[in-house]
Amino acid sequence: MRALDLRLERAGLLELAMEEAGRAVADTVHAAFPAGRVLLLAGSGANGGDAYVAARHLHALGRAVEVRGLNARHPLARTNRRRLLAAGVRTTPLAASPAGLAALRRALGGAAVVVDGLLGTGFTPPLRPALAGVVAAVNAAGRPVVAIDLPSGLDAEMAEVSGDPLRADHTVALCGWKTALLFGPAAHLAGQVRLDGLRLPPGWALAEATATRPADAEVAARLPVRAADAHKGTAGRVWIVGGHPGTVGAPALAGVGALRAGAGLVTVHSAAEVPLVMPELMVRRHADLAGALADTLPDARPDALALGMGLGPDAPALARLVLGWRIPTVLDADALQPELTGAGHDACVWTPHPGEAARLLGTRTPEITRDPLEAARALQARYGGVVVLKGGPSVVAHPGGVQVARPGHPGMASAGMGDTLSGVIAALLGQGLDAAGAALAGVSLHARAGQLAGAQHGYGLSATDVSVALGAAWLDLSSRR
Ligand SMILES: NC(=O)C1=CN([C@@H]2O[C@H](COP(=O)(O)OP(=O)(O)OC[C@H]3O[C@@H](n4cnc5c(N)ncnc54)[C@H](O)[C@@H]3O)[C@@H](O)[C@H]2O)[C@H](O)CC1
Repeated sequence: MRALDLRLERAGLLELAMEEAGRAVADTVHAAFPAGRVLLLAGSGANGGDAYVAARHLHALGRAVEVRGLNARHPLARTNRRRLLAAGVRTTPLAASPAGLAALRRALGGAAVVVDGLLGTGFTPPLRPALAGVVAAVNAAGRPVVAIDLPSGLDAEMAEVSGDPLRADHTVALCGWKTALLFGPAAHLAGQVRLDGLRLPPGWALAEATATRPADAEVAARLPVRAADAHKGTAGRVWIVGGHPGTVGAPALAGVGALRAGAGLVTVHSAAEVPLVMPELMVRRHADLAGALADTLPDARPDALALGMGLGPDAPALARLVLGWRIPTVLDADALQPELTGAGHDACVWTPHPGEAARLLGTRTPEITRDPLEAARALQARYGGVVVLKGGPSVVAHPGGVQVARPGHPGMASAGMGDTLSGVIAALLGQGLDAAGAALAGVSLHARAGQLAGAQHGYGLSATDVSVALGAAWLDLSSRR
């Protein structure tokens, strides 16, 4: 039993929560599939209990329901099966025998929609053979499926899939997001996901949530609003520190990202010759990069900086130097090295992709992609500051919790996107956002720009296309305040 279920039970709220869960599922089914017979499959635990409640609500709405259930073991599943019977709906045993599966296939044939209440968060892989037969029969029937909490056979805490879980068209997630509903191949099996808070007392879900997914309005509220008399000196002076012979495009892309995200003055400092891709950028080449930065600092202290993009082997030493200045800083690419363990401060943002995250945690990339929420949390604990674990969707971990941003566009899987994002986050830091706010608003803006540009360029999307769309993304997002 998960911590939340235990707390609900202790507080005497589990029965109320199950009633709400069943109501939410019935509402979703009735709205998405307003006609035809509803076949509800109930497992032996509380997930099955939710299905019995949903059946009662659907029956009350005048829907034809057929309920097939395993032996109910959870006390509230038994209670709600009895209530269903009292409301005039009989249930049929769900059996995995050849005759039982044949009966299930017939029932599936007559169903307009199937409700999956077989297994929820209590599932521990692998799926036992008896239930695997039931799940296979449902998948083979090709009927629309609404899953309760998560599709049966998915491990709630894992983005990866083992065996052959149930494939749902809709999932009604109860109370909080689960890793399986947010990331990787598991999320693809959940279909359209709707989160229902179950009308629990405020703070309950939040206290146990593994992660939250902020609404657009919440992100938009973090975007800076400028005074009419703003000038380039008040819109944020940003330094981009990167580039090395052979990797000079990366800092240029970060510089463009910073300008397009509203930075007033952007200077690229590099040991190499960085191309002037936008005449509005200032580009400085230094034979001794560390010395030049230290010399420039007293007279031209930036409001924020981003460091590491294409920077090469000197990146960790430069990162240490810069972190000592306590300026809001984004650390990316070559600056993401294990030797910087514990070097972060409150105003710094680390932006690894899964491969870099694996390097930072001394593990392999699949360990990161299997559970991105845990990986982001572990990175934040080890390195300090705020961590953006990049991906579709990106995860932001900060001392106050973990947030999952909206995903961008599949076309964003191309070189240079991370460089642009570093510039965007640095620009927001330079405009006064704190590290957690800049990280969340930055990944959200970048993802929205990716969606807008992706609608035009598809898989041919480039980081430059995304930068160009940043202004429109900002306007779009801020209109949702
Ligand atoms: N958290 C909430 O806000 C609420 C959650 N609700 C629902 O409760 C389930 C979790 O219920 P639980 O009883 O803990 O577990 P399940 O019903 O998911 O499954 C238990 C059941 O499954 C069997 N089982 C486990 N592993 C396997 C396997 N590999 N193969 C076959 N069978 C397996 C196990 O033996 C048990 O019998 C949550 O998802 C929500 O749907 C509340 O109703 C509302 C509040």
